[in-house]
Amino acid sequence: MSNSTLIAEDVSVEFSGLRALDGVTLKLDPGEIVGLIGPNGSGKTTLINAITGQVPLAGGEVRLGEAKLSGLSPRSIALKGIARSFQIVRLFNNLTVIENIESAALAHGDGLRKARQKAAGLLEEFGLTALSDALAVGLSYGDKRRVEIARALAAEPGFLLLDEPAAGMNEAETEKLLHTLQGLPRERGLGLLIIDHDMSLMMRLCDRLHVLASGGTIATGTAEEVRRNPAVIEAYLGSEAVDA
Ligand SMILES: Nc1ncnc2c1ncn2[C@@H]1O[C@H](COP(=O)(O)OP(=O)(O)OP(=O)(O)O)[C@@H](O)[C@H]1O
Repeated sequence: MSNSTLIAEDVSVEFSGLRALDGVTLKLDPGEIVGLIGPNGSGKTTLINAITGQVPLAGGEVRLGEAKLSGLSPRSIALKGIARSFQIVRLFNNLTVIENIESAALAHGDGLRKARQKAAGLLEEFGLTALSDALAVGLSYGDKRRVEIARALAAEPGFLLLDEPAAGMNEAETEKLLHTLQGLPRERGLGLLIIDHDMSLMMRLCDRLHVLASGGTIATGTAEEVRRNPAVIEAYLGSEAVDA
């Protein structure tokens, strides 16, 4: 775990001339939950990709405290304690739930015994113990998502970046996810950055929201501040959100 702040400073990303991100600065402290919101195509996933080294920067830099992360490989950045999930769940379908988590612990460098203990602990924490020996392929969508987050936590990251963890979940699954995620920063000192379009989830979960539109930051603040911000209402929320 790290006591340092994760900082994406003045970050720009280009795809064949298209500026997907234009000078975005975002800070994430250990123990806080920040929501990254904005319309489709506003650059949210690209910002996570920029932080985790999946896309090169056209400008700016990403740091963990004083240490520069931009320019390092995704694997090196992961080894510095930055874990992520993807929009499309990535699990080993033909391994069981516990094997999926154990394999992440082994990849992190744990021995077999420690990996088993860690996996069992995470299953309990996530209410997945009854599914321990089920094959990942047969899980419900919500359970797959939770196994993916448990896998990410097996690497004991200081920061966890989640790309639309509630997408495709029903209401009950989303509530379960909310409770799981709410506890993580407190219990682990983890900094959490979450992209999701479920505004009810985001407003209840996040300490702060960061709003992107067309590759730039249009607002940051508490859920209350952001949902009354005229630029955010116009670009993303619509006027109904203010009365909700
Ligand atoms: N690998 C890529 N190659 C070319 N263009 C890309 C690539 N990745 C993203 N883009 C473009 O960059 C812009 C930002 O995309 P991004 O996926 O970051 O948006 P987003 O805010 O995450 O959207 P959504 O809410 O739909 O997931 C879009 O115009 C997208 O088409």
